[in-house]
Amino acid sequence: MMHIPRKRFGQNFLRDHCVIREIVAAIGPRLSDRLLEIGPGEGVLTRELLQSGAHLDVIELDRDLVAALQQRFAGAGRLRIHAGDALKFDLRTIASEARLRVVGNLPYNISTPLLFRLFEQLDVIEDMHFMLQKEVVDRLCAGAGDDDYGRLSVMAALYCQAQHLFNVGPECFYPRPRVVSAVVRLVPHTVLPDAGLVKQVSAVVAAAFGQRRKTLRNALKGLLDESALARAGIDPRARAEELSLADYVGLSRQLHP
Ligand SMILES: C[S@@+](CC[C@H](N)C(=O)[O-])C[C@H]1O[C@@H](n2cnc3c(N)ncnc32)[C@H](O)[C@@H]1O
Repeated sequence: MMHIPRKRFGQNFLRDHCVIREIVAAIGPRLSDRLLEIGPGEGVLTRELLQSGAHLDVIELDRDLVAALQQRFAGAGRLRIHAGDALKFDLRTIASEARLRVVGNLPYNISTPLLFRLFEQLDVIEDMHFMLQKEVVDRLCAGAGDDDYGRLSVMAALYCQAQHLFNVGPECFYPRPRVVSAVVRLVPHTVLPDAGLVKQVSAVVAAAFGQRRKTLRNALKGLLDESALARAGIDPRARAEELSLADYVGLSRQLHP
């Protein structure tokens, strides 16, 4: 039976086989890989990924699609289908000695919380390749001074290296999304930030970008005084978008635990 796309699950299915192959080529799956696909939908990407011979886990929220996937891939021994919410999924339950390579054409309505959930589990992740709204990819890849630089850029840079790979137009999906999409590669840093540092950087970044038109002297009032800014070597007249990740880490070290 034909599946009717559900908006509440962010269902925009990939229809363009060149794009599907381009995504798989960017991932470059190897036989020894442990892949995890988030939101396999009808399984177009799943099918191509399985051809690499790698072991693949998929997690899908829509139970109708889970049933269709079970039917479509019955007998595919290297595939495990999990019915559930990727936002609640604990990657450690499927990780083995090999770290996971996470992929997906993500549901755009939950992409930011999903990215943060994955950032918390990077110790079991080798890399990630995602299709996202181009706007989100631009924010992930932006550096200090860029138009798209913001909270997400700084927090993502704290955890990993982000690389914009290519754009994908709305005509490649059914139903067509209203926005242009893009594929991004995210590679976790070898040394990951500890929970304490993440909490502190997050607090400073939220305050700084929460009032991005203000100077840091004013935006950070109540959190860090001017002498703390001076100790971190930050000009109190600067604005949030001018500071690099290293500047934010320096500032967060001035916070009292
Ligand atoms: C943009 S569609 C992509 C489907 C398929 N991979 C493709 O490219 O055609 C997103 C998929 O994620 C699923 N999904 C939505 N929310 C989810 C969640 N919280 N956890 C797991 N899957 C989810 C949707 O049901 C849908 O199948």
